Amino acid sequence: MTRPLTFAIPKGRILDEALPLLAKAGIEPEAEFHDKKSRALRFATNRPDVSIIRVRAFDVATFVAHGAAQIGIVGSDVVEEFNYSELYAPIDLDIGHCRLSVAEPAGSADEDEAALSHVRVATKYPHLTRRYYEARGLQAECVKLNGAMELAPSLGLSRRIVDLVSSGATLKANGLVETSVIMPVSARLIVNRAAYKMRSADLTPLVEAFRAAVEVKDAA
Ligand SMILES: Nc1ncnc2c1ncn2[C@@H]1O[C@H](COP(=O)(O)OP(=O)(O)OP(=O)(O)O)[C@@H](O)[C@H]1O
Ligand SMILES: O=P(O)(O)OC[C@H]1O[C@H](OP(=O)(O)OP(=O)(O)O)[C@H](O)[C@@H]1O
Repeated sequence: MTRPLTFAIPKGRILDEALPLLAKAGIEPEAEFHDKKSRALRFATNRPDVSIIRVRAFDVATFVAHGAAQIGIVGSDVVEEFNYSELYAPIDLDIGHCRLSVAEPAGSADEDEAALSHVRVATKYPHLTRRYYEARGLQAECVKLNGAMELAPSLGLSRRIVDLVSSGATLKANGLVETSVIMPVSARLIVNRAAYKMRSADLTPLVEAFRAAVEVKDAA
């Protein structure tokens, strides 16, 4: 038998929505996967040819881009931030909907950006942030954070943040307002391009199973 396929899924908030899709595509992780106390990171599934690894959202893209995992599920925010040429993202899974936005303290959002040459921004997304501001003729100096970006303005780290927004509750609770939307975000199925060519007989039916699972969900 060829080596099993390794499927990378994020342990954060996409996971709950991803599991029903995985099941519709015919993949069910072993019981230990659901045991919160388990320290295992790799799990068997009902399919002997597929195992699952559970890693941080940004690391899903890295594992798949390097071919350590052949297939995965990750937000389009992560796909775009890394922009790995080795990643093929054939399917929008229609889960994990949110947006990547700029936010500032309420009441200070009327500063004229046209008068500035450079902005300081706290973010987990320095590449997308720089790209967004460059397109507006501004240089962005990014302070990289891995979470809790919303604290940065009140503590004087940066006036602006670029972060994910869904309900807006986190911004509101921290006295911030959304000033621009950089991009809408949803979760994608990602495949390593080289693996997709070399192991097409294994990967193509799996990709098509996800396409069908999303179509069934959309029709419901
Ligand atoms: N508020 C949200 N609503 C919907 N989807 C979101 C929201 N926040 C994040 N996501 C999606 O879920 C993915 C993982 O986000 P999550 O916040 O679970 O990860 P994290 O905890 O920041 O990552 P890590 O595991 O590295 O700590 C994001 O990349 C994005 O695509
Ligand atoms: O607009 P809202 O509905 O409030 O959602 C936005 C929040 O969700 C995400 O964080 P998450 O809760 O996943 O935690 P994190 O800080 O660990 O990324 C994001 O980073 C925001 O902080």
